[in-house]
Amino acid sequence: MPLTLALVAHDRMKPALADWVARHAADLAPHSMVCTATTGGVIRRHSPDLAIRTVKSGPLGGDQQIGGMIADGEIHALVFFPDPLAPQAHDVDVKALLRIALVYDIPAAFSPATADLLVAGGLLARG
Ligand SMILES: O=C(CO)COP(=O)(O)O
Repeated sequence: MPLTLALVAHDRMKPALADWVARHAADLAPHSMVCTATTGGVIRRHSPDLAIRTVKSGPLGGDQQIGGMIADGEIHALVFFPDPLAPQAHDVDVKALLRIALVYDIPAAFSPATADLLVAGGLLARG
């Protein structure tokens, strides 16, 4: 069964997430992807053949929407590249998204190196 992955990145990390998606595009293609709005726009520009849908931008509630989808069992894995060096106005939402991913123990990666390991570990082959 195809998975639904949530893909999210803060602004300075968006190129790294777009690069990760492009490198794994063939493995990601059979799965569904949901992104926060701005992240989704960047990924679409880099990988126009992938079908992704978007929710609101993170600071406007998108992180909470994705958290709600995780709580509802609609998201099977989270790839979220936060910016470790920039404060975020919506830091409470970021924390809540990380927390809810832990509560539901979905596979989650918060850096390109770990996201690569999720793929190497066979996450996408499960779909
Ligand atoms: O802010 C975000 C994650 O906390 C991501 O939101 P955008 O993809 O809209 O920039």
